[in-house]
Formats: sequence, C-alpha cells, structure tokens
Amino acid sequence: MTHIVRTKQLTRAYKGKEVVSNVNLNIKQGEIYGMLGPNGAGKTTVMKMITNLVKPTAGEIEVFGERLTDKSYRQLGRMGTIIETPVFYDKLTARDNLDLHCEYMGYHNKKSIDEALELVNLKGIDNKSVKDFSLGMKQRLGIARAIVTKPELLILDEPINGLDPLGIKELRELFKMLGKEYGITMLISSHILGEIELIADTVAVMNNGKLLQEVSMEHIAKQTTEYIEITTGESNKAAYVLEHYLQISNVRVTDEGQIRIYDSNIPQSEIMKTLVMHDVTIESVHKKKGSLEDYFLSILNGGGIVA
Ligand SMILES: Nc1ncnc2c1ncn2[C@@H]1O[C@H](COP(=O)(O)OP(=O)(O)OP(=O)(O)O)[C@@H](O)[C@H]1O
Repeated sequence: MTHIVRTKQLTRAYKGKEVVSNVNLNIKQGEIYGMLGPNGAGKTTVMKMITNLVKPTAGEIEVFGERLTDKSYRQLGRMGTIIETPVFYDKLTARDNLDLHCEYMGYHNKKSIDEALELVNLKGIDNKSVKDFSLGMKQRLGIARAIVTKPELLILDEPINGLDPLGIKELRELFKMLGKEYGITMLISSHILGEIELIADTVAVMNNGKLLQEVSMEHIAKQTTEYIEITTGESNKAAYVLEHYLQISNVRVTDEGQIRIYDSNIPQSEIMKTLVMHDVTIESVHKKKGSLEDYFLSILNGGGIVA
C-alpha cells in the first residue's frame, strides 16, 4: 500500500500548550481522506504542518515517501492547498489570479487555466474582478487555484464553508471526479459529519488536538448496518443456541447483555422459535440500525465502537 502522507507522533505546542498531540495519520494514494472534528480540534494546524506553514514541535511528516524538511520545495510543488480563507488579488480577474499563480509556481501549461475554471464552473465569469465575487465564487476560485497546477495531493481546509447547498453538491462531485479521473489524493477537513460521510474513503476523527480514530468508511458501514437486538437475561445461552442450532456466526453480546445479530438471512420468527425451544427467556426483540452519528459520537465521547 503506497502512502502519500504519513505523520508520526506529530505534535505542535503554542506557549507550552499542545494543540496537536502525537498524531499518526496514514493517507493512502488516490483516496479521499476526511479529517473530522469540532472547531479547535487541531485540523488546520495539522494541515499547516503538512504544507510547511507551521513547524512541528515534535514528530515527523513524510510526504510522497520523503521526510518533509525546510527545503522540501519539490514536494510542496506537488501539492495544491486551500488553508483558511483563500486570499486573491482583488482587483485582478479570476483568470489573471490563476495566471499569476502558475507563474509563481513555475507551471507553464496555461491550457490548464481553462480546464480549472471549467471544472469549478467559473468559465463564464473569469474576466470579472475578484472583488465582485461572492464568498462561494471565491471558494470555487480557491479550488481552481489549488488544482490548476495538476497536483497529486490536494489539501483542503473546510472547503465547503460559505457555500450554498447546490455549491456544496457541485464541489462534492468535483472532488469525487478529481479522485476518479485524475487519481488525485485528497485531505479534506470539515466539522460537518454529513459532508465527510458522503465523500471520504477514510476518516480521521480529531478532538482536543488528538487523533481519536482513523477508520475506513467501509469499516464504519459494517458497524452501522441493520441488526436484530434481543434482550434476554440469558445472553450467553442465547448466543450459544443461535450459533449452534441456526449457524448464525455474526452474533455479538453488548456490555448491557443484549444480543445483536448482524447480516443474517434467517427470519426473526425462526430465531425466536429456536430460542424459545431451547428454553431461553426473551424480554424483547427489535430490528435496529446503528447510525453513523451514534458511531462518531461514541468516538468523540471517548467510547470505542457502538457495539
Ligand atoms: N498561532 C497560534 N497561536 C496560538 N494558538 C493557536 C495558534 N494557531 C492555532 N492555535 C490554537 O490551536 C487550537 C487548534 O486550532 P486549529 O485551527 O488547528 O483547529 P481546527 O480544528 O482547524 O478548528 P477551526 O475549524 O476552528 O480552525 C485552537 O485552540 C487554536 O486556538
């Protein structure tokens, strides 16, 4: 597995107080990696360290397989970033801003300016000066600037801030397309669970400067599938009966002693009948679905996985 970014025990302190503590991120090639956490969790600081805007107090960063140092200009040239609110030359047009950026980055394929403007839906208004742009238009121009040099890694700090629902949807599709068509790896932060959920392949949950969990959406999907929950005073016996007489292998007993049966094709009535036949007393049976929100809240509240 090729990793585009890896951090090891990454730490940053301001005046002795750690705002990022021992963070280990593993961002794989081609994936959308979502960093989720409330305001102040340390997401921006992590991104600033990966882009060399802030120096770590301790720990290491590896980008494109090489350790990041003060002289990693080549690695930085392979990244496109928006960190905090993008700043432009207000009196210049959108096109001129992108043109200047290409000059500055030493990127001479000017055809990509048209492509970038087209991708973010600013093609018709690229000759307007940026001072007349709405917040959403500036945000899209920021993304155009981040992708104009065809980076291999995009780092986007809260890219949907200030966008209306349609704009958010367009960006979501753009990110997915950039991943799929151009193979660009993306690190995207957000404090909105619903957003990260819709685009990310892997999610890092941060709070108070700490990485609470790094988990694939595939794994989360398994945790949030439908299950049958049986309340009984005899959970171990019930689990035994289900496994031995119905060959149900995906049975879990929760801390509260409830039985959960995941992805079973056996009808609920059959399960009940078998338990009763083996003298298991049942208090209640419910069909349930774990929500993604429960899952993340349990992580943020210091619990493990919603069992
Ligand atoms: N230059 C700085 N000096 C002192 N404290 C800082 C500095 N930069 C960030 N912090 C503090 O570090 C903590 C993490 O900030 P950071 O911006 O990384 O969080 P975040 O998760 O990106 O949240 P937000 O979305 O609000 O920016 C905050 O408590 C912030 O006040």
